[in-house]
Amino acid sequence: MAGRLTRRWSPSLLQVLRFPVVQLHMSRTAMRASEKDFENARNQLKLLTKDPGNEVKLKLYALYKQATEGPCNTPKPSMLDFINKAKWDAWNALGSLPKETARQNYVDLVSSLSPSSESSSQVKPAAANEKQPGSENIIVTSQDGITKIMFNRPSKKNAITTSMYKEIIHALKAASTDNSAITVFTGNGDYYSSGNDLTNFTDVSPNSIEETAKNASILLREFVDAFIDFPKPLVAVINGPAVGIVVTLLGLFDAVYASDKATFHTPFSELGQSPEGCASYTFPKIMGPAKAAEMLIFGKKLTAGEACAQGLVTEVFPESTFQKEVWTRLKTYAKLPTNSLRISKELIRSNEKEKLHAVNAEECTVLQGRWLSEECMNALMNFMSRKSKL
Ligand SMILES: CCCCCC/C=C/C(=O)SCCNC(=O)CCNC(=O)[C@H](O)C(C)(C)COP(=O)(O)OP(=O)(O)OC[C@H]1O[C@@H](n2cnc3c(N)ncnc32)[C@H](O)[C@@H]1OP(=O)(O)O
Repeated sequence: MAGRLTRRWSPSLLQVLRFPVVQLHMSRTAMRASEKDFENARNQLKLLTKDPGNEVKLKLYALYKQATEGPCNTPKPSMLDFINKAKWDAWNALGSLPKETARQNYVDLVSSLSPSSESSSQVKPAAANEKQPGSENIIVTSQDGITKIMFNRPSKKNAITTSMYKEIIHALKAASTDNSAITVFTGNGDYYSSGNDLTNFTDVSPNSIEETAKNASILLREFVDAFIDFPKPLVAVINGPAVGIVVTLLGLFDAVYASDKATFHTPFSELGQSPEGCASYTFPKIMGPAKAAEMLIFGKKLTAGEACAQGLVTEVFPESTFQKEVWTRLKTYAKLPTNSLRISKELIRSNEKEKLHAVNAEECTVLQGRWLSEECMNALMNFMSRKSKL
């Protein structure tokens, strides 16, 4: 089948994609591709000198169709019509991925194929054991069908800086179209992550506080949207304590494996803030409103065992065997048929997507107001003065 695809690709898909020859001028940092970025990406494909291979071509085809026509809307070709069946399968596997996301993924994928791409923000389809470029605070690798995104700032308990949010968005977009079957988040060192880097808000001049809060709210919304829309199974390997946003996001993960030394803490009230990551919706659904309130309103810290009993964590492992057991299991899962994994996830999650986007938007608006509140500013000052007394 691969041979047939190679022979037939050029005329059939070039027709579908209709490339004119135009030079690309696109912003690689734009997180939502405009129509123009999309058009430019289509043009850029024409300039490729190297055949990207059938798998990538099928992804491009599927993303193009999804971006322009929406979910697959044609009858399934017969089993013997190999090429059209492969194209149909690729398109159909995108399920109800929003057109806008498909457009962005298409732009990212084309961008990753360009020889002239800037290495610092380039997104590449993951190859075996390939380390993705970017800062060292987020390490993205791909091996055995698993793309691993690791928080790598152990001296700061893996606190997430503004640039790390952006890199994670980029890494998720790349992982959504790479060759891996599943995507896994984990932390390097003794913490999974201590959540938002509180200095994101302290290095700000007084006359730009409002603008900083607005920008942070936009970034947060985009960050959480990337998790809501992520099409492949998303797994968290919680190697140690988790605080704030990395906990709230767990409601958007498909499996959460924790070491028995992990803890789960969302001290939003203490910080003069409010929940994000869609937790105001997912946590009451997962654990019931009373337990969700204890965590999200009163900031009760849970042990891994408690988080598992409440349904936030899938399974807890003894620290001594945690890494070995979890990665062995994940490697087995990653060998399952990729399209089937995506489609099952889509079935489980798609009904909720619209609601989750609305919850995310609302939480970000509320948080933007909280960041400007006296309660929040006092909490940040307390954190900074605690540091200065050490
Ligand atoms: C685009 C913006 C989006 C915003 C989204 C909204 C997100 C909200 C949240 O995530 S709320 C949660 C925020 N996190 C916290 O409140 C945790 C703050 N940190 C701590 O309470 C403690 O550091 C600790 C309990 C995590 C660990 O304590 P300890 O074991 O005593 O270690 P240290 O405190 O000495 O930490 C070592 C080193 O790391 C620095 N650090 C740790 N966490 C953070 C952090 N979240 N932000 C900034 N810096 C952090 C800590 O200051 C130490 O640095 P130093 O060695 O002093 O330079």
